[in-house]
Amino acid sequence: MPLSERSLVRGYTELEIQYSPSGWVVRRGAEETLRTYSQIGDEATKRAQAARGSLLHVPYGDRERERLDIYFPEDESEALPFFVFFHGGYWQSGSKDSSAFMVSPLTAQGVAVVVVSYDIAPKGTLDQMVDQVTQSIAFVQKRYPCNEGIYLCGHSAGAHLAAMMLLANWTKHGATPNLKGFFLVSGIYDLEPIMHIPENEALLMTLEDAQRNSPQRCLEVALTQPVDAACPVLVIVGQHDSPEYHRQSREFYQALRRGGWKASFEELDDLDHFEIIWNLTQKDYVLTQMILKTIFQES
Ligand SMILES: Nc1ccccc1C(=O)C[C@H](N)C(=O)O
Repeated sequence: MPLSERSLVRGYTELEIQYSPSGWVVRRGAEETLRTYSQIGDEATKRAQAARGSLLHVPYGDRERERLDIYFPEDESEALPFFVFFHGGYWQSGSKDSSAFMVSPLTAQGVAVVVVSYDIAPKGTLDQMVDQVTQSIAFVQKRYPCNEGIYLCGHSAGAHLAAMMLLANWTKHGATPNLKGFFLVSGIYDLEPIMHIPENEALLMTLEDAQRNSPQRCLEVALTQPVDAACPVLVIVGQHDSPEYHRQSREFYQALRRGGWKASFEELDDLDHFEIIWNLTQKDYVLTQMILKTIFQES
């Protein structure tokens, strides 16, 4: 429920306000923003699916939601960079079917785009989602062993899932992916505050669940150095994300630097939590360009 409606029903806490991204938007109302976000996602996905060169609803596991879509550039060789996207929605909304924002500008430059679905709550638990994401990436590596790098991108809850891959255990999944970069957009890296907002009614996280699945905490206690110290990790937040989202991104960036990762921090000017992703439909958007520069190392 958007913040404005929730406030009519009862009072809300500071944490709820901080963790309601649509309450912080500046150009539209909260509801209109959420509607626009779904609309742009649906339209971009329809356009991408109508174009030639895609493999849709590919199973990466046995469960119903273990499906991904792959969008190829004109050159359908398999020696391509693969950009793998994990959607947001507080681990309880969204799917690959409305999240193919970046397909057109990336495939136009020779990048294959993979958009992944996973078992959102209440069906899936956080542990299951993390496992599914791990499995989806191992699947891409096994299917395209000649890839020129796998780049992970996640938004919001999806950035959390992508960040968990920094320390994933690949042995159980039978392939170590050729990870070449991470784009973590408006993410949550410490899950403890989420236990205290209504979104946890679907997630049912205990303190142990929250700690085990917090990349911030995992990174701080990890003894291992990055597998590939040259792998760039971009931690990105919008100017109009809430102060808590800014804090989460900044602290995660700092933990990455302490852990020896090649991390950078970007605050994108005049963008909210939703525009920061839906603008990826545009080729000259600053984040689209950052992604392409990282993939083609022209920086
Ligand atoms: N982070 C997201 C990413 C994608 C779609 C929705 C969200 C939300 O957070 C919705 C939340 N219920 C809100 O009102 O802001």
